[in-house]
Amino acid sequence: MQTVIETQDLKSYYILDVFGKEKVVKAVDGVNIKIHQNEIYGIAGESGCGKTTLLRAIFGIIDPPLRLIGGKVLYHHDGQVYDLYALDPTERRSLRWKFVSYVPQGSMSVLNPVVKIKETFKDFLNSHLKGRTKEEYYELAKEHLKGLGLPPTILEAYPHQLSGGMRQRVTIALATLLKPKVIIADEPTTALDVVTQRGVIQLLKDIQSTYMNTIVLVTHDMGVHASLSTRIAVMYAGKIIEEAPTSKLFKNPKHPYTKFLINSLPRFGDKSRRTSAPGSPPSLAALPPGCSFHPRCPYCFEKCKVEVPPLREYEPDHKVACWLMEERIA
Ligand SMILES: Nc1ncnc2c1ncn2[C@@H]1O[C@H](COP(=O)(O)OP(=O)(O)OP(=O)(O)O)[C@@H](O)[C@H]1O
Repeated sequence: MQTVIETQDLKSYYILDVFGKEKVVKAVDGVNIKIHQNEIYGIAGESGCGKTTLLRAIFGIIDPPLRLIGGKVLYHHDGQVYDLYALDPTERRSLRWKFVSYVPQGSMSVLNPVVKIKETFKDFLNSHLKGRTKEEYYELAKEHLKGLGLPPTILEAYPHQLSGGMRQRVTIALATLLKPKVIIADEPTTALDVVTQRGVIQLLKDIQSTYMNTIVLVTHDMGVHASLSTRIAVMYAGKIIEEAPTSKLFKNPKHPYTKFLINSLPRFGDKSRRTSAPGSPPSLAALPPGCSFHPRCPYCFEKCKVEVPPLREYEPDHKVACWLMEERIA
């Protein structure tokens, strides 16, 4: 399995000035992941656990008040390893969109509301593939949409004339224009009804199988992960607390938090009461000592309150950060 993107002890915090006092929000706090070629790598977790910040750090958009505190993001491309934050801005820009692209949350923010879709596509192509005529850019956009099974007529529409689902598909089409090796998608199905979600999920699946590329998918919706992701990393309070292939994670979740996430999903024909994790996630500006989940964990013991559990591989391809795992082995 070839790695395409890797993070090494990645730390990215929001440093805020609150009435003259520094407030540090540890949104990404020591993340080590290896994303493989040709997989859909899902990142799951409750709202506010740091998923979007992790994506932004992987894509290289760390703007104040967000800061890179430590660690590395490595891109593996064409037999070379690029240390993202050691590259100069020109080199970084040349990898962006060609090697890795980003579909941010909320399709309206990407599409210019006052111009037709074709102008947004033309401007994007013009900034990356210089020296072609307007008609050639329109033609490239048309061919790309056709290739993705989307009607080229949408190029003549303004964003507000399209449905939410179609706008989201247009945003995905835009991010894949240059056939990037990795597509990062942040909550691409959120705020869409279930039927429309299905269309967006199918488009992502088709893109992945047609171009054999990698998709990094953030969603808090475990149902979407179940139908789309091949491997899942579960995030809690800025850290990855479990990572496994999707079937393993759903069949045999090991971290108590993952168990809660999976058990809260409705199941067809099962009328028993669904339980979610008790309490609420901690503030990332005031994390509890030890394991951040310990105040909500029904299995918490003394060690959990003082020491942070490392993410360890307890079974092939199945990593967990939980002291219970050590207890079971001992
Ligand atoms: N611009 C910002 N300034 C200060 N704090 C921020 C900023 N953006 C996010 N945060 C904080 O960083 C933490 C992680 O946020 P992030 O958006 O990465 O989480 P998330 O898991 O993607 O949540 P959601 O699904 O709600 O977007 C949260 O506590 C959030 O309040």
